[in-house]
Formats: sequence, structure tokens, C-alpha cells
Amino acid sequence: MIRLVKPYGSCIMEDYIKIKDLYKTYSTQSAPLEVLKGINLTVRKGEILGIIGFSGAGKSTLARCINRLENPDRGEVYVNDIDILKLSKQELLKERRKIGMIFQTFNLFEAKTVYRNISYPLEISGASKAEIKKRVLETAELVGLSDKLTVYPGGLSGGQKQRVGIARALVNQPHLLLSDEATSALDPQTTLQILDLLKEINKATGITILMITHELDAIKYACERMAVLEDGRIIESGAVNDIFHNPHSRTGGLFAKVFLEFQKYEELENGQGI
Ligand SMILES: Nc1ncnc2c1ncn2[C@@H]1O[C@H](COP(=O)(O)OP(=O)(O)OP(=O)(O)O)[C@@H](O)[C@H]1O
Repeated sequence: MIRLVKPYGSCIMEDYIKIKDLYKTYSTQSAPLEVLKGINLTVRKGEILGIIGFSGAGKSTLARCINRLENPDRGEVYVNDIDILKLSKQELLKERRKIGMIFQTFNLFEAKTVYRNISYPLEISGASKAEIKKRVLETAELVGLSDKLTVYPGGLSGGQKQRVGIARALVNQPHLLLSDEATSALDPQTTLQILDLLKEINKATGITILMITHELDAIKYACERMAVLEDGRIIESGAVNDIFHNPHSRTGGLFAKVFLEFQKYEELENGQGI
């Protein structure tokens, strides 16, 4: 196991992302579609914050506005006190290197080996061959893929593909990881392994993680705080346990109810609670 360092310090309570009155409308063939309707959100440095919401609530749009893969209509986005919406193209490219992103569909290059998938962000940032090799080997070891570097994505399981996605997102040593439904395509056991990996990386490096998901159990497993997104608005936020046991919104309540029903069913299946 390689030695993990905390490159960015470990102050837990400092705000790392600040989002104020964020709006985003898509143009569609029929009518404009307002997807974000005044988002206000704070993510603390070094935490894993969960964002939960039903399909279409605007979760991916919100994540993509943070690294400006989407340009919001108005509002403010600060990452590490940098005003993301005011950056020039060049400045944005530089800041984006400090923000990794992982996806439900992994988004790997099928024609590149694991090594080349992981090395890609370093290649486009102009790192030397020696630096690339060092960082790829370190990151592959961190995610448990040292023995898969010459394999193509087609020869990997879903969990291994997501590990490649995580390694590629981390190889530039970002301060922030945006995780957009990263475990939604995985079976429950693999989901736990990936969540354990994210928790381990968070603990070891102090990286801030924004975990977007529609799976309450994933949030319950990995996060201390969460926010509920409904129809383009954050309708409640706070400690996971508080929202889970005493939800103040319809969406929060529905997620908690489904989770509890599922838990009851699992206990019955395992012969507990009878
Ligand atoms: N590029 C786009 N152009 C037009 N409409 C879009 C675009 N991207 C997303 N939308 C629409 O915006 C709404 C919110 O989409 P978004 O992907 O942000 O939601 P989500 O909460 O992440 O949903 P899911 O969990 O299903 O991925 C949806 O109605 C979607 O169809």
C-alpha cells in the first residue's frame, strides 16, 4: 500500500463550495426548461456531502454547473474561494484540473488500456513521461488496479471500470471530487466496495466529495451531511441521521420511507425481526 498524504490540509469545518442563487434553464424544442431554480448550498472542506433527489430534479445539472461543464444563467459558484463563473477559458481549464468527476456510465476510452485511461488527464496537461508514469502507478495502486494496467476496459467488471474512473479523476490530485451516480450501475456488494474506496480516499487525502445519487443507502453509508434536491431547489439539508429520522420535506420523507421498507424486507429475508 502506498503512503497516503493529506496534500491540502485537514481543516474540516471550512466552506469549500459555496453556491448562491444558482439558476439554469435549458433551451428545448418546445419551451425553455428551468432546471435549477435558485440553489443555495455549502459544502465543507474535507466532507463527503450527499445530494439526493428523484430523476429529473436537476442533480447532474447542479454538478455540471460547479465545474462549468454547463454554464448557469445566473448565481454564484465559489470553489475554494475562487469565483468559478468569472474565470476565463484558460483559468477555467486550470481550475478544472483541481476538480475530478466520476460518472454512472464510467465514460472510459474503450480503445485505451487502463494505464492510458488513467494517464490521459496528465497527458493533456503536458506532464513529463516520468511524472506520468509515477502518478499513474501510484494512483492505480491506490484504487487497487496495479495488476490491470495493460487491460482494456472491455476486459473489466463494472466495479473495476469505476475504479479506473476514480483513478482517472484523482490522477491530477484534485481538491474536489464530483461523483454523479457513481455507484448506480453497480450491484450492492460492488457499491459498498466503491463507497469504501471513496471513504478511504477522503479520509487519507482530505479531498472534498460531492456525492450525487438517488440511493439513500449510499448516502447513509458514506455521508454525515446531505441535501435534498426537489424540482431544482434544495428543500432541506443537514445531518443525514436527522433528515433520515425526521424529514421535513416530501422527497426526504419518501426516500426515508422507501429505505426503511427495504431494510424491513431485508431483515425478514435474513430471518431477523420475526
Ligand atoms: N442538455 C440538456 N438540454 C435540455 N434539457 C436537459 C439537458 N440536460 C438535462 N436536461 C433536462 O433537465 C432536467 C434535469 O436533468 P438532470 O440530468 O440534471 O436531472 P437529474 O436529477 O440528474 O436526473 P437523473 O437522476 O435522471 O440523472 C431533466 O428534465 C432533463 O431532461
